[in-house]
Amino acid sequence: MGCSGLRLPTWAAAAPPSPSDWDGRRPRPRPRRGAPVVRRRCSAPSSTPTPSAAAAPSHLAAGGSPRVGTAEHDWVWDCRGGGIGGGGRDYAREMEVAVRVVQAACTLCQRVQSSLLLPASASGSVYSKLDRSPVTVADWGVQAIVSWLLSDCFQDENISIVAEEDDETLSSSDGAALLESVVAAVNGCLIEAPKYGLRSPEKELKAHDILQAIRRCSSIGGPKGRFWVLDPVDGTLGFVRGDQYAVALALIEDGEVVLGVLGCPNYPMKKEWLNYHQRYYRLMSKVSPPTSGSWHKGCVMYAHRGCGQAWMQPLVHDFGKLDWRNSREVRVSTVSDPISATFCEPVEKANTSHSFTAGLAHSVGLRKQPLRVYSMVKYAAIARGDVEIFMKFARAGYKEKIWDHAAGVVIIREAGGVITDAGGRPLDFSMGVFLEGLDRGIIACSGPLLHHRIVGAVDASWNSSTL
Ligand SMILES: Nc1ncnc2c1ncn2[C@@H]1O[C@H](COP(=O)(O)O)[C@@H](OP(=O)(O)O)[C@H]1O
Ligand SMILES: [Mg+2]
Repeated sequence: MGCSGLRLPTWAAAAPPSPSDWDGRRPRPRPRRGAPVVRRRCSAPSSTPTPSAAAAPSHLAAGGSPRVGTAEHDWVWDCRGGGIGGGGRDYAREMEVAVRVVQAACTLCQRVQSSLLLPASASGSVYSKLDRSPVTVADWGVQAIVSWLLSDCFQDENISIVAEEDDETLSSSDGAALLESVVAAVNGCLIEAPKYGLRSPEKELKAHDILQAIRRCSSIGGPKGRFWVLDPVDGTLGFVRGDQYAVALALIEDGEVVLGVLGCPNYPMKKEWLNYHQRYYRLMSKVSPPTSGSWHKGCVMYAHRGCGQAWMQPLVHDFGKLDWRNSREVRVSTVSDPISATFCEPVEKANTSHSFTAGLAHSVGLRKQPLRVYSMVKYAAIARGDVEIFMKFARAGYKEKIWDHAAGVVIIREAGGVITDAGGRPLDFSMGVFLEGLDRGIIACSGPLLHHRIVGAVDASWNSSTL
């Protein structure tokens, strides 16, 4: 979508705290539930030390297949080779690539978000799209990085990507300076690709490479075949306000979401922090800085269809490296009594009816204040068991887009939750870029009991609502 060069005010007040690490806890050993055997096609360079099977995370070394290495080693994982979709449907290779790519993309976002705090730096500018929603260097930068890295990893395969941004603005004569900022941001990030186990380009990417990568994201989805779906910066308003946002990447196969990865760079490890604006978080972090060795914030969540598990690993910070041993399983909350349940919803009342959800909350007996959070971080909060319910009722006529939901849907489901439209039907990702046929709104819950009550409450109150 085109945009004007209008610079909006930036709201964020201070730089995020210095990076901190995961607290060293290991994933809980857990019997696997019928997970398929992973047949790995990737190979490590010959200098790779033989990995210890004990160090391998169970979610990627399913069925006893040894991983070919762990990310604390200095080599770059060779993710190329092998045909997409061939040799079974375990999605392990695709998931591994997707997690690494999202980690890299989150780094770019964090840098741009920090630069938004600087006075008038080029990469810190916020532009306005024709629909007046904000867009930044990060939106195009993430799209270019993800497209370039996916194509590099799946070289012989025809990668299809559906994503939010196009190259129109960057290709226009007014977009030259902006394009330059995107090129710099992308190269600055791709040079560090080895720390995520990915390959850097042999030479710095030029403007035309970036435009080409962005143009590659022009798939329009549909009912057949495979395509990736990317929301480069979901919750852009949260992003420009220095608050929550997500990088969301999913894989759709024959209309079904089969894999999802959600990068949530500002997601605090303590759920209580979710109640506060990021500014408060930054302030408190200064007063009481995170101790070294504690995983303070930022994570990547991921799951693939049918594995019955969802996972979370810490964001790779400046001096760190991706290490799969830091992944741990996430699970939805076990709370099913509405009195103890918390619901979450969009911050912006333009995006959902806060009054309708307040009425629903009252009628099903929810007593806690709603948690208002930007972006698909709300889906991550359900999967991690921090909240029990998500509700969104957009104004009549608004059509939900697949990139705003795909990654979160599969993560919630695999973590044990339920997500449907307000009529109780699954969301339909097979009809192009929109969730066609969506009945009234979206309801996600940690379990079927709460879900059933909310769907019933919607039916009971819909006709008297003004929606
Ligand atoms: N009028 C509207 N009603 C409902 N959703 C809207 C909307 N306008 C934008 N959105 C979507 O809501 C997403 C933000 O979600 P949330 O409100 O939960 O933070 C936006 O994602 P982007 O920020 O990626 O554009 C956008 O896709
Ligand atoms: Mg979005």
